Amino acid sequence: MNPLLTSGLDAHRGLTALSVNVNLVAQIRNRRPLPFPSVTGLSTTALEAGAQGITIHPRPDQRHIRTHDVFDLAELMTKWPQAEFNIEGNPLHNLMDLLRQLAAQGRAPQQCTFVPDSESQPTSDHGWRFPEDAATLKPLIAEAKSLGIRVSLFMDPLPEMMAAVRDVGADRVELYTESYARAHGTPEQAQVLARFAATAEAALRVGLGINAGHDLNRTNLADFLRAVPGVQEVSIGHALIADTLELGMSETVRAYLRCIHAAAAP
Ligand SMILES: CC(=O)[C@@H](O)[C@H](O)COP(=O)(O)O
Ligand SMILES: NCC(=O)COP(=O)(O)O
Repeated sequence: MNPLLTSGLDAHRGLTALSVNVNLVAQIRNRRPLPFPSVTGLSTTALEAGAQGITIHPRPDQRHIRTHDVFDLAELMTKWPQAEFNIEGNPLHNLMDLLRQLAAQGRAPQQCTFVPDSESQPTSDHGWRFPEDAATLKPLIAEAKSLGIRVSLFMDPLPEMMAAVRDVGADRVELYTESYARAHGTPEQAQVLARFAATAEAALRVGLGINAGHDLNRTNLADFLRAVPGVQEVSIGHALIADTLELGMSETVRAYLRCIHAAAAP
């Protein structure tokens, strides 16, 4: 088997690893000055359920993940040595300082994902561009790697850019999958998937590992993984946390009704 297919964060039988993005947990928590839902608590639940990693994207405005979450999660991940901590962000904003501080504490994440978002962007919506971004990225990638952190670059499905990603020193690409998610179930799906597959093949040819993420969900994930070769890791947040709420509603309502019934009992 191609070693790239098994050299991921968890070479668990060559299967794609699932990294749970907990941004939305923090965003719900931040509505009030209360400690729940707990970012570390739900990350623990995800890891106990078999997720191979935790992803966060600490945006500069701290709309969801706050600086203390980064350090709380780094502490938590020391108890999960087989799991991967993946921190996403723009290395020109707050990401490098966080990585430096974590590394100084001996708690560097296993992976960082460089994303070219502006500070106020609602969510990620494009990847890096080459040759334009090469000179900026090269020293930052080298620094992150010198801290012992694997570097992945968030990229649109552009096969012709994979050689440039390798040339700036990145270890992996994260394929930005929103265009696939939008096309899923439409007549465009096959054509869009073919583009992702071609990009993955180009990445594998130049020796890059492959991650993928953005708007993946329970409905579109399997079709993506069947069509795109060598995906070592998917990071999923918005849909997974929404599913957590929806799938947990019945049990939660029953728990509250039990409280009410208990109060009414003689
Ligand atoms: C880099 C990426 O793909 C994003 O999906 C990101 O992690 C999500 O960020 P928000 O949760 O802020 O939308
Ligand atoms: N890198 C993508 C990610 O972490 C989660 O994206 P989404 O599932 O919240 O769209």
